[in-house]
Amino acid sequence: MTDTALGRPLTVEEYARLAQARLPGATWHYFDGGAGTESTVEGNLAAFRRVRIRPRVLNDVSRCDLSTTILGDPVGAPLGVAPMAYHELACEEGELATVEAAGELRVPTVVGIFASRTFEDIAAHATGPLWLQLYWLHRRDVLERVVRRAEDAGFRALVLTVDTPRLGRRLREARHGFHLPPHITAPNLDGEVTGFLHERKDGSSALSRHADAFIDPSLSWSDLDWLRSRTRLPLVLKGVLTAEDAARAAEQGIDGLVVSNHGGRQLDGAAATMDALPDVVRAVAGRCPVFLDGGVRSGTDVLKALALGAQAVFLGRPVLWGLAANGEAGARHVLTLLRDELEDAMALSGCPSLASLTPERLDCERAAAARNDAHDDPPEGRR
Ligand SMILES: Cc1cc2nc3c(=O)[nH]c(=O)nc-3n(C[C@H](O)[C@H](O)[C@H](O)COP(=O)(O)O)c2cc1C
Ligand SMILES: CC(C)CC(=O)C(=O)O
Repeated sequence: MTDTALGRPLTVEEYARLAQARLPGATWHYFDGGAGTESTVEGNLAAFRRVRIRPRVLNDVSRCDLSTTILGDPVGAPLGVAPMAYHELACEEGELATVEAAGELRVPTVVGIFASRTFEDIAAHATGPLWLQLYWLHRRDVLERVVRRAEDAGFRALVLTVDTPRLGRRLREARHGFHLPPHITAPNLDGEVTGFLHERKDGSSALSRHADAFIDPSLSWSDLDWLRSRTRLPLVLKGVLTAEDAARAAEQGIDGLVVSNHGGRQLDGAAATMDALPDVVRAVAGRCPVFLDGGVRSGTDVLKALALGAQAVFLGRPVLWGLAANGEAGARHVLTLLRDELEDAMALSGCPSLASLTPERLDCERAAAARNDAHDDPPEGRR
């Protein structure tokens, strides 16, 4: 039930409050928290707030078209679900509910390697595209096996998370001695890479001990060839924040980048994703699509990221809030709110198509720089 005393939630933020009221405290803090002082969590939100929109008028917005393609697949909106571990922490159906919700809007879901349901079950419930997120495990044989299983289950892309050689210092998780309840597991790892997850230790997060044991921090550019030689799926890197890394990834023929700071959960003090986006877009220069996640809470946030060159945005915590508030229906409503708000924002800023979302629609320093670039070097139909 999503109804509050005031009726059905009207904003994504209202879902946060519902989720907070329903979840056990430790789970809420695991979802909500970030690394260190959480300055990057707040920075992601503040960066959106700083950008103002320059609405144009008299531009026939009787129909606003949100449909596009993402990595070649047709989608209903330039949105997707970011990879997050253990959706069963939010609701009993876990990732099954998530992909059903995303399928209703025909948007992609990035399923985490630490999903709490099997890839096969998730695929059986999905109608939208599925991508698989990977952490670079010491156990390369396990990695190879999950990639094969995802391919066999019809997944459409791999997303390698590159900002997590170890977990960030998440103080809320440590304070709550966060660990998984016994019934929530990582079934895709077949009991092989699952140590520590259920062990409580005061002052320490079980997930952090798990990551220290099983994620290989030696991951380097040269390792990407190993992964690419073992899959026919496109490879996306998640967690790029600089022009230098973006250019290098594009040179190596990476199929997509997610500008992400992991929702402020990794390096406290890392740049806000909206601040990093223009540099990444410029460095990539159209060689692969650029996506963004972190702090997207409204349709106007989506519009701003698209106008600065993101091809789509991915949603993290808001989807968990929807799941926690009302399972599949809650996640579906969160995604629907964002889609509908984006459509409103497009109409009200005089943008009938996604292609009309350009830096000229924004008033901020970064957009001014992007506008100057565009004048130096005319764009070749970004979408
Ligand atoms: C509870 C939680 C679990 C997450 N688990 C993963 C994960 O397993 N792999 C990953 O690459 N990112 C993970 N992330 C990060 C998200 O993919 C995404 O980068 C971030 O949540 C986006 O920011 P937002 O929550 O402000 O939308 C997680 C985020 C949260 C909140
Ligand atoms: C299990 C964790 C490694 C998942 C994660 O990336 C996160 O909590 O941010």
